[in-house]
Amino acid sequence: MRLELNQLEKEFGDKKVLNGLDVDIEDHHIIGVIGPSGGGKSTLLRMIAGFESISSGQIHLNDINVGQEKEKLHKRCGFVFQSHHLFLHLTVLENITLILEKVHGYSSQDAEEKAIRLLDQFGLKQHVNKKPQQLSGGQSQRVAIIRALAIDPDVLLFDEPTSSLDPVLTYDVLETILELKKEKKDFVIVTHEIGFVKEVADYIVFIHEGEIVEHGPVEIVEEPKTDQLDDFLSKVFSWTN
Ligand SMILES: Nc1ncnc2c1ncn2[C@@H]1O[C@H](COP(=O)(O)OP(=O)(O)OP(=O)(O)O)[C@@H](O)[C@H]1O
Repeated sequence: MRLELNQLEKEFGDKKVLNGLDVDIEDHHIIGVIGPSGGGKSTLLRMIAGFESISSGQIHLNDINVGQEKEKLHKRCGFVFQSHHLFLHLTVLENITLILEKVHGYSSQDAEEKAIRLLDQFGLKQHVNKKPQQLSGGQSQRVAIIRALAIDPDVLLFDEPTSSLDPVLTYDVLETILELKKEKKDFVIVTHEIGFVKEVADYIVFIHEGEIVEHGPVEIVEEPKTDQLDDFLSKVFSWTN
């Protein structure tokens, strides 16, 4: 995928949250966005997803100018957020077929076949007729991932997909995301799971206080060049080791 940010800024009222982000990442499949809480990671991802306006600057995702081509963006990108946002009144199957039929023009039979094939692939076929309330948090999040995947997106965007899950359910969701890596899907993931991001990502963007302080191939987390990344990683790993 290609992700290009040009002098990207975000302000909420008089508070500047992202300050002149500039990066041009080409020919990488999985971009991990990491950094301390409040630094602006989710805001950046929501802007890439077109859900948050751009105060100034530009975002290009592959050939899409995000600020100007929302419809194209939403047809070609899948999104998975912290909480799964499934429709509670629909079954698992309907949650997936709805978007295929309404937005992507599938017949109901084709939509159903595709949804069931994906649910089967990810070990969720037995839940097709359940409502989201009957699923665990991890299962719901995996259904949300399948829903995002069902449209055959060029790029998937994940915003802390495990943040509301306990460690066991987190493991299930991370396994599902690793499966996507094996299938050579392109995605951008914001996560606090640094051990996981080291395994899954091939490019890292480190955001600190609204700025990209370091970015580069995943190896940068082994040998940080800046005090900020070094400090961040040592704090993260002092808890996990
Ligand atoms: N809608 C909003 N209105 C006002 N301020 C906001 C809004 N959304 C985010 N912010 C502020 O923007 C800053 C960056 O928030 P953001 O959620 O992007 O950070 P983050 O790096 O993803 O943090 P975390 O890891 O804790 O999720 C924070 O100070 C937050 O309070």
